[in-house]
Parts: sequence; structure tokens; C-alpha cells
Amino acid sequence: MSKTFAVIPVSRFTDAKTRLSPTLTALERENLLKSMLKDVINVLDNVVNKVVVISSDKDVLTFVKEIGALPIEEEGTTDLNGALMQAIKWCSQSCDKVLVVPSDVPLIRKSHVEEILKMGENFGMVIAPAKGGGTNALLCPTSKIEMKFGECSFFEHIKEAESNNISYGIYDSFYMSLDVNTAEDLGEIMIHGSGTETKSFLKRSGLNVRSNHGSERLHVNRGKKT
Ligand SMILES: Nc1nc2c(ncn2[C@@H]2O[C@H](COP(=O)(O)OP(=O)(O)OP(=O)(O)O)[C@@H](O)[C@H]2O)c(=O)[nH]1
Ligand SMILES: C[C@H](OP(=O)(O)O)C(=O)O
Repeated sequence: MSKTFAVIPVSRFTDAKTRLSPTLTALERENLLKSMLKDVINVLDNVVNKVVVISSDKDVLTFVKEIGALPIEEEGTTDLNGALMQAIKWCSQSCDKVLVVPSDVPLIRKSHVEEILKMGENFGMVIAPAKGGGTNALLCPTSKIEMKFGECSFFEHIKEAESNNISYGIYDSFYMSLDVNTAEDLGEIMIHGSGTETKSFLKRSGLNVRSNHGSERLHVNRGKKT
């Protein structure tokens, strides 16, 4: 079977999860990112041939090396897609497929990765949709496919496959669809994330969650259980 490397793009620790700034302090957001990286890298490292992390932050690169990933420093001033294309070009020296996974999908499981790779035997590209129209996993060739992460990237990546005559399969998973961007997403991790570093971190941070049959499904707050 051909080799597959995983690629995880990671922002600077100081820029981590800015959409969560109303809920978490800057240090909490950095530690949340570290917890999610442990969950994602530990799962991927058990399945793919190598886990590569690309970031412009030397502290991120040091951290991920300590937990078994291969760090690549971003060259020049690039954005998320530019960073990914740089990492994919590096991977293309050793493998013909990459599995791009963002750092903020802590409910990823070994079975998800195995099933995506299995689907990849029948499709040129396999994509796992995120809530809100994003992309939470993308298995693709190391050539021909441009990275289109950003607004509604799920559909942009499908357009990319279609315009390059590459077959694609959609990996439909509730757990894989949960990327962490909002307080409610934190609540989902707290109710579904049994056994993850991320859930443990959130509980230690004093966050509580309860079901809320109102404008939001879950109510997340600090302090005493409500
Ligand atoms: N290497 C690299 N990774 C990035 C960059 N921007 C975002 N990422 C990573 O790409 C993945 C998805 O990004 P987002 O969901 O937007 O994460 P984020 O930028 O921390 O979140 P917000 O600040 O709330 O938008 C996460 O793993 C981020 O850490 C970048 O400029 N370079
Ligand atoms: C990077 C982006 O993540 P979101 O901002 O949608 O969480 C995407 O999935 O393409």
C-alpha cells in the first residue's frame, strides 16, 4: 500500500482560536490548542506513515516535536493555504497522498482515519465536512489539488476535485464534523469527548455544560454546575 503522510497546519500559539476569546483567556486558548494537538497527533500517529506539522511559531514546532510529529517551519509570510501547499510539496518527495487534518478536531478516532484511507483506495480525494461548511479532513494527491481552506471550503475542495477530474468521496461523521470554534463547540467536546486530553483540559478550566432547549443547544458557563 502506498505511503500517506498526515499534515496538520497550526497557527501561532498567540493567534490560537481567536473566536473563543469571549470564553477563554489567551493562555487557556494556547493550552486548548496544545490539548487538541495531543489528541489529533496521537490518533494520526497510530495510522499514517508520518505526521507533519507546519507552523510559523517555533514554540509550536518545539511542542509538536516533543509529542512525535515532524515540524516544518513556514517559509516567508504565508497564509493557511500557502503553508499547506509548502508542507504538501515537502511530503511529495516521499509519498503520493496526504491527509490534511486541522488541529481543532479532537474527537478524531483511529477508526475515522482508517476508514478515510480505505475510501482513498477507491477515490482520488476523500473529504470530511465540518459544521458550517468547512473541511475537517482532506485526503488528496500531493499534486493537482490546490488547498482552498477558508469560507465554505468543503464545497471549494469538491470544485477543485471536479475541475481536475479527480473522483471524490465524502466521509460523513458527526465526531469528525466537530471542529472547535465557539463556546457551544466546547460544550460538544465536553459531552462527547470522553477520554480526550481536550475534555480533561476543559473540565480543569472550570467550564460546565448543560443541555439548553433555547436559541443554542448547549449552555456553557464557568463555576458552579447549573
Ligand atoms: N500553519 C498555519 N496554520 C494555520 C494558519 N491559520 C490557521 N491555521 C490552522 O488551520 C486550522 C484551521 O484554522 P481555524 O479553524 O481558522 O483556527 P484558528 O485560526 O486558530 O481559529 P480562529 O482564530 O478562531 O479563526 C487550525 O489547525 C489552525 O491552527 C496559518 O496561517 N498557518
Ligand atoms: C479553515 C476553515 O475552518 P473554519 O474557519 O471553517 O473553522 C476550513 O474548514 O476551511
